[in-house]
Amino acid sequence: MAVDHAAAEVDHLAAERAAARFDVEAMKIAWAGSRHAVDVADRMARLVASDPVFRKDNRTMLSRKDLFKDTLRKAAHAWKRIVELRLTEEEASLLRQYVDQPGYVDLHWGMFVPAIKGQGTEEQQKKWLPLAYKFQIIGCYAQTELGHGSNVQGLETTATFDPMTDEFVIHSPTLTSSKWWPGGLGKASTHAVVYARLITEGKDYGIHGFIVQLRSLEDHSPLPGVTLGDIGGKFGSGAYNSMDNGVLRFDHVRIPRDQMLMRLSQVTREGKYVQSDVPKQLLYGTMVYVRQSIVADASKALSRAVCIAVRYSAIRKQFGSQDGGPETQVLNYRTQQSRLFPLLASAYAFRFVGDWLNWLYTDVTQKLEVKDYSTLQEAHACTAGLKAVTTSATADAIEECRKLCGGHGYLNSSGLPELFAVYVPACTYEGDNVVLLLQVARILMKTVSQLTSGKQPVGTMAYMGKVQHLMQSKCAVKTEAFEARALRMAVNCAQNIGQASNQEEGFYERSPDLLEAAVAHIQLIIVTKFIEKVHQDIPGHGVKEQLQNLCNVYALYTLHKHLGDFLATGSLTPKQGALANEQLGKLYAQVRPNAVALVDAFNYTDHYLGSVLGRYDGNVYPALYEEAWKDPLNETVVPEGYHEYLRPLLKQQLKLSRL
Ligand SMILES: CCCCCCCCCCCCCC(=O)SCCNC(=O)CCNC(=O)[C@H](O)C(C)(C)COP(=O)(O)OP(=O)(O)OC[C@H]1O[C@@H](n2cnc3c(N)ncnc32)[C@H](O)[C@@H]1OP(=O)(O)O
Ligand SMILES: Cc1cc2nc3c(=O)[nH]c(=O)nc-3n(C[C@H](O)[C@H](O)[C@H](O)COP(=O)(O)OP(=O)(O)OC[C@H]3O[C@@H](n4cnc5c(N)ncnc54)[C@H](O)[C@@H]3O)c2cc1C
Repeated sequence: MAVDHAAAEVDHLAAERAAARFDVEAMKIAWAGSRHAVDVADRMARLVASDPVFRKDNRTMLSRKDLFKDTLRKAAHAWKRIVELRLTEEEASLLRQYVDQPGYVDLHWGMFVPAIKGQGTEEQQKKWLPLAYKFQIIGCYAQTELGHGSNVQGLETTATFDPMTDEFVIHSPTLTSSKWWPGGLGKASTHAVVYARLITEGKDYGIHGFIVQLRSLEDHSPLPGVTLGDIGGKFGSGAYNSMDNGVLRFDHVRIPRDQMLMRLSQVTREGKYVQSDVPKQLLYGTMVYVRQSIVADASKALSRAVCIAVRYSAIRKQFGSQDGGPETQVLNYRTQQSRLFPLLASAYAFRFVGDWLNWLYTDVTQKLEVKDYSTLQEAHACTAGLKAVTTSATADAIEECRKLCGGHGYLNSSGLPELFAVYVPACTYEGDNVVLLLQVARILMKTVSQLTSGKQPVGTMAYMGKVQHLMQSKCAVKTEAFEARALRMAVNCAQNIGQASNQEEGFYERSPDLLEAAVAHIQLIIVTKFIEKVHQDIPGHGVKEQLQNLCNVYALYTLHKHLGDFLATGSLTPKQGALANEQLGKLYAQVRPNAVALVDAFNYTDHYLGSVLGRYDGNVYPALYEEAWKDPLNETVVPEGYHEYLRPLLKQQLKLSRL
């Protein structure tokens, strides 16, 4: 008798859920942060999923033009719903997240508004923010140029003050000074915060922010002296192509003096440059804000990929049939577990470190308001380092999840190719990951150099104060080994740099080692924050135990992957390394029966997941089969081009064979 495999697979997920040893509803709260957070996210996700305008299953088949128009339509519809339903800021931001299509609104809310809030005076905020809040203007963040992105101080656009007219003249003096990349600039934005070199009284005062109108509010045409457009198609189908990343050139465009963002410094009516008493690094404040939100996004992207891969691995069976019985679920293979469960643990790890980073950011912001700048460096190091480590790990993990899903993972309908293509630029935007890690390394070297002067490091660097102990001891396999590894790698770098003829040269020569030292420091932070989380009171049957397991998986997997560092620095013995690996295998066995429930706890709708492989009901095969027929190629049985290219070829072959 023929077995209905599809029906059997559906039952399979139900059986997996029944086998879980913890309360999934309570885990949803631990993941989201509170009951309220679960409820509001759930409501917004369902609102989006049930609205046909937000459909996205056909996205990879749309042309660039149609995709962009679809993005405009979704953004307008989302705004309409936000207004109609009088959604709160929290609800509106979740609704945009679940719409899940990159577009100009991300930069408008994510960078344009924060830049004005952070760098504008109160008066400027009063003027510009209400316009932005009501979408009477659309803004973007125009910093990067064709010739310079990482090196912000190297930007070439000029803003020259003209005291005769009380205006700044914004100009792009070279091709390489063309603004290049800003999201939302290409087609949608009416305004931009433009970063340019401020020149007054013949002197160049470096990079400052200016609000510049780009397009007419009447008919959207570019204003005189402004040339702008989209920079072209990007990696992958669908994906980030919904975003109009743009190019922009200025030909002596005049703006009123009061459109310079003047919280950090001012230019007077006479053209005098006046520096406020706030650190000039606050110019980079918007980037710090976005970097911390990118860390929170890393756990979202990673958990989506892992959710797809875990559910599908429970459905998919290969080999191992005994006497005609069922084959083995691929999730039962030890290799599948050793590739997948560390990624599941990383999703939870990034979620909790993201929450902590959000707390740190809020704390720094409150301190800045009372002119306490003591934690600015800590905020920079943590946002830059965590952004780099979590985005690189997530991009690699999404690709690993694709492979974990075998051939079907390569289909667009699996959701994984598009997720990867959308996600991977996170390793580059908002600071190239290598450039950001070198920033962390600089701060580490500064901290090491201050150790001898007796200055006690604080915050996430506090462990370095235990230098005497950590440099000498053998460590047990716990946080101390991570501390010893990070400190010893940093100290080794500092010693090697110290031997160079000058510091800069030494830093340059040792930069590959410095990167690794920075990664070690950041991984220590992630492990520490996960441990702190599981030490909290976490309600719900079995929830704390599951998180403890995942925390151990994350720590031991990181240790296993970087065992070379731990051994080379003498932070662990080879025997301890081997024991850690043994332990890891045992932990995977404990994760196995809970794996499906652990991804259910992310509480994603099928709409948000966007994957036939990751469907909640596990009905994968009928969905894959159905999905294939929707491809435009299947609209006709005989393909277009048959009469032009296939038939003549086949006829010719026929004639040849008759000869
Ligand atoms: C809900 C929201 C959603 C949002 C999502 C939006 C969608 C996302 C879509 C994608 C959107 C993508 C959008 C985009 O992509 S927007 C464009 C993003 N661009 C970048 O990220 C550029 C990266 N480059 C830089 O940040 C600077 O050029 C760096 C830092 C590399 C050098 O810098 P600089 O040339 O100045 O030299 P310096 O290294 O000597 O540093 C000098 C001093 O400053 C300190 N320092 C440096 N930086 C910071 C800082 N940030 N806070 C506090 N302090 C800082 C530093 O420690 C040092 O201190 P000290 O040693 O003197 O004490
Ligand atoms: C999808 C996307 C969206 C974007 N959105 C915006 C936006 O809205 N607004 C905006 O202003 N910008 C935006 N950007 C630009 C983005 O911020 C820059 O691309 C990013 O900061 C990297 O800079 P770069 O392109 O100059 O890279 P480069 O610095 O040219 O990097 C090239 C290589 O050089 C290496 N490198 C550079 N400097 C060093 C160094 N000091 N030491 C060692 N190695 C180094 C890098 O690691 C990298 O491997 C966006 C970019 C992308 C891809």
